[in-house]
Amino acid sequence: MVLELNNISKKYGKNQALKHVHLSFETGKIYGLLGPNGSGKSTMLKLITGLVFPDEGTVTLNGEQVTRKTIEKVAYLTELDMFYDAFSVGETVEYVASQFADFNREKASLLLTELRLEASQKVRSLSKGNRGRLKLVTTLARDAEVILLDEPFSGLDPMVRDSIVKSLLKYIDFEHQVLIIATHEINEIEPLLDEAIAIYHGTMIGRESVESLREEEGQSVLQWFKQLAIKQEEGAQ
Ligand SMILES: Nc1ncnc2c1ncn2[C@@H]1O[C@H](COP(=O)(O)OP(=O)(O)OP(=O)(O)O)[C@@H](O)[C@H]1O
Repeated sequence: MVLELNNISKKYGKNQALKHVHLSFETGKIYGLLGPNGSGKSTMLKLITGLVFPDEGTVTLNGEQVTRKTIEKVAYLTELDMFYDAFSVGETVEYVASQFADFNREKASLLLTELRLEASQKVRSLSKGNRGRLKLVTTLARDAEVILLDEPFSGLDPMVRDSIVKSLLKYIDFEHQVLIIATHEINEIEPLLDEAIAIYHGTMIGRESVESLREEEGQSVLQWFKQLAIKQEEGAQ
């Protein structure tokens, strides 16, 4: 699997969300799209799903330009959740399974157990943390080549974060899948990442292997990001 963003620009009205972004992703890695609020991370994920189209440039998955149908091949955890309150957890899983040919019910059942969710619980009675877990179950249970997570930790306590990190590593099949996580919580995500991609005011300002940052530069991802952002600000003056 090769996913490429070629010279992508995207505006919402006068608001330039992304400017000339070139990026590529390959199977078997965990990428972090890192940047402050409003830097363009969610827009990038939406472009990959084909839910949003670029004004300039192309997004290709295995050499083919993405379309609205690409969402069938991409598992996407959004910041919002679209669950029906009247459904139970089990009904929610069944509903998502009916929507996607690549949904793996066996994986979903293992994930429910791992994340301590009961099939009979009503969605309306779930805590915020458990709603977050359910979103993760319905996303990770898909055997999709591309898995996109938008702020998967937002609003969740450290215990929930830990269980999420564990299930990410256990249930992603790195022979066939790539994981792209967009977040502004750089420290929380650092231990998971193979590659860090720094996004700032709609441009990619850096990309680095997390291992080489640590071992060669002795830097945390957050330190690296801050230095890049400062350089960017100085350049703009
Ligand atoms: N539907 C929209 N209409 C107008 N402007 C938008 C829309 N979606 C995003 N934007 C703007 O585009 C820019 C990038 O937003 P985006 O949501 O991609 O950033 P982000 O890095 O994901 O931020 P956050 O972490 O807050 O979600 C922001 O200035 C935002 O206000």
